[in-house]
Amino acid sequence: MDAETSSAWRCERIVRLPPHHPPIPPRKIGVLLVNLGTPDDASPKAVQRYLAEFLSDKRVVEIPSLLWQPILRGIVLTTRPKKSAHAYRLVWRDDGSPLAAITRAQAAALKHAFGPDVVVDWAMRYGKPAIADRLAAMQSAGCDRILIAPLYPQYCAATTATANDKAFAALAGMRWQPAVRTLPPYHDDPAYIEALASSVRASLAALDFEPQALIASFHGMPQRTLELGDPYHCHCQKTARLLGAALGKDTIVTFQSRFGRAKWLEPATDKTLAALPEQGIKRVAVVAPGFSADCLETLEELDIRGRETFRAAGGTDFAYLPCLNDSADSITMLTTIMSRELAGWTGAQ
Ligand SMILES: C=CC1=C(C)c2cc3[nH]c(cc4nc(cc5[nH]c(cc1n2)c(C)c5CCC(=O)O)C(CCC(=O)O)=C4C)c(C)c3C=C
Ligand SMILES: [Fe+2]
Ligand SMILES: [Fe+2]
Repeated sequence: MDAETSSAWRCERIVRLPPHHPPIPPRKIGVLLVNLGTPDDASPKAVQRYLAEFLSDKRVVEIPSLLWQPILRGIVLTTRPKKSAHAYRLVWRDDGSPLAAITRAQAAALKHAFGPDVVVDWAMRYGKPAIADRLAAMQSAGCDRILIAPLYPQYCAATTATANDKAFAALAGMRWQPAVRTLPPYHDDPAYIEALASSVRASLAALDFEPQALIASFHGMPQRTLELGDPYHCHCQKTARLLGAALGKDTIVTFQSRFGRAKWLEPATDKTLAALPEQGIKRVAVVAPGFSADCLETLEELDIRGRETFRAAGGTDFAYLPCLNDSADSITMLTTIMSRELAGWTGAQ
């Protein structure tokens, strides 16, 4: 906005508005943290609602609707919710789903990070709080410039792009749109790698055993998405390489959470954990650098089931190292990478 327009804005607030003119709130900047989404509670009904929305997203399941919807409605949504609800119950907290509670805490910790003119809020791609609702609330609070920040370090169409799509779909219904920026992937950002390395170092130092291997487990994706040009696999590999270099340790990269029958990225985390003890690796630590917050996939799949798999295969010591979550290192890192995207907006009111 040029100086003239900007001073016209200021005048609007000083000069009396004509009758029936909508009120003009003071101008603000918004930062909207976005994560995947989670059920409202750990009941099969709530999980079914969540999965129906999530797995109907064409960015997530890239099978033509005519083929996929009958499978989703007839098989997946009649069988999976009960099993997944059981898993959710194992990790559910007093303040709700871990993913929602931690994302909320991240937003709270960032509240004052960018100065008094910046409003920080959070939303979920699926379920609540809805992206459209939070964008509308930001607009009502006077935000005419908004940074949409999908909290995925590694770009993936099934996560980053669909979060942005949803935000743009909300903008499509607005007469007066805010200016919008989106947070780029930060898989190789020195601030992210250093935060991860510092967190892993602290977690390793607190263990009562010395792991023989550090596994970096990322959420899987269908192999086909790599062939179609999704950079996710490369981003994961680069994060792990840089993390290993920062720690002075090799990492074993694996992919978890396989869904459906198609071939997914390999090696699989569960198969690797089952195979390592036979190769003489009986003490491991597992970190999940692709998750900005602990969630079902880390707390249940890795910390509970992964541990069981490893022990059942003859492993003796297993440590799950927590995600960055709302730790001080995480908030410093998020402040660094987001402040960069706010350049030219903040400090130029
Ligand atoms: C971090 C990146 C993620 C990618 C990439 C991703 C892809 C992806 N996921 C599914 C299917 C499921 N994922 C589920 C949970 C889940 N996934 C992520 C992140 C990524 N997913 C998170 C953070 C979570 C946890 C949500 C929570 O509430 O804690 C689930 C639901 C749980 C279950 O029933 O197992 C499914 C299903 C696909 C198909 C996919 C890419 C094609
Ligand atoms: Fe997932
Ligand atoms: Fe899972």
